[in-house]
Amino acid sequence: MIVKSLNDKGIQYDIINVAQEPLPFNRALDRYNVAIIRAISMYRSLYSAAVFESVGVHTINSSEVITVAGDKILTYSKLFKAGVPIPDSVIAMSPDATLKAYEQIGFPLIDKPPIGSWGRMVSLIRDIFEGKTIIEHREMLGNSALKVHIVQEYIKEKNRDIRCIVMGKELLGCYARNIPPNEWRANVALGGTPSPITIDEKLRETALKAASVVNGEFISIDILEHASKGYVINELNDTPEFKGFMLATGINVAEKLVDYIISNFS
Ligand SMILES: Nc1ncnc2c1ncn2[C@@H]1O[C@H](COP(=O)(O)OP(=O)(O)OP(=O)(O)O)[C@@H](O)[C@H]1O
Repeated sequence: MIVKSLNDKGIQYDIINVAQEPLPFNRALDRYNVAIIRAISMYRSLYSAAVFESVGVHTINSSEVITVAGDKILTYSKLFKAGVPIPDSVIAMSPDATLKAYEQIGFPLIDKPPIGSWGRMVSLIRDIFEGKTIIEHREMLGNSALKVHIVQEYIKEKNRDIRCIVMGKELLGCYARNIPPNEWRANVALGGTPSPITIDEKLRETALKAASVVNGEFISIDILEHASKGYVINELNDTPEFKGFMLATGINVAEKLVDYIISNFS
């Protein structure tokens, strides 16, 4: 869709598939004005942005944004410092610490690693037996970040979560992702269905603040609704997917992105 919008507006571009093509540290890369970073893997995104930035190409998003938004603990640290509400969370870096974190948060609770997407490894844990199983499984994984546990309150007031997209300083829109039957997560990849919502002032303010705290330029904000705290930020995504967003809002995100780039960087 981004390619179609670039074609429609007569913008010159190259597509570089970093899963196939190497990226050189080479001044010739500075022939580009902007690099739109769309790799799904966090490390491919991060390092692609860094290489383009080394020759002064503007990257959307920047490596700084990807570093923070790609890691839920770094994201929560920035948001918490800025006073943006997040779920009550405890970070545990060993099996023993995780058992203590479970006690502090209380069951049922959510345990998720700091990195990952599409709901993978995000676990709803109802008791200590399930908790011990999750701890054991995570200890078997090779990546040390996956052995770190974000233990947090289970927020289940509404059967949905909210996703907003911010571009530049503007809130493009928000929609709800409804949790499908036999699931407790709302990811579209897991069968979550998009529907339109009305954006109130508090939602607008929370989404824009969260984006600005991490300097997100084109970023999606995943929001849960808490009984007493209202809107809380679940996570930020530096490579927004926008199929569900477009279905629910009718806003052509790819076209908006290309217009944004034309008006700011050409
Ligand atoms: N604390 C929580 N309380 C209730 N539901 C939660 C909580 N944390 C996560 N979820 C549910 O699980 C889904 C996946 O969690 P999360 O967004 O943290 O993982 P992810 O793998 O980064 O997903 P994404 O692909 O959306 O980036 C959320 O969209 C939400 O529906």
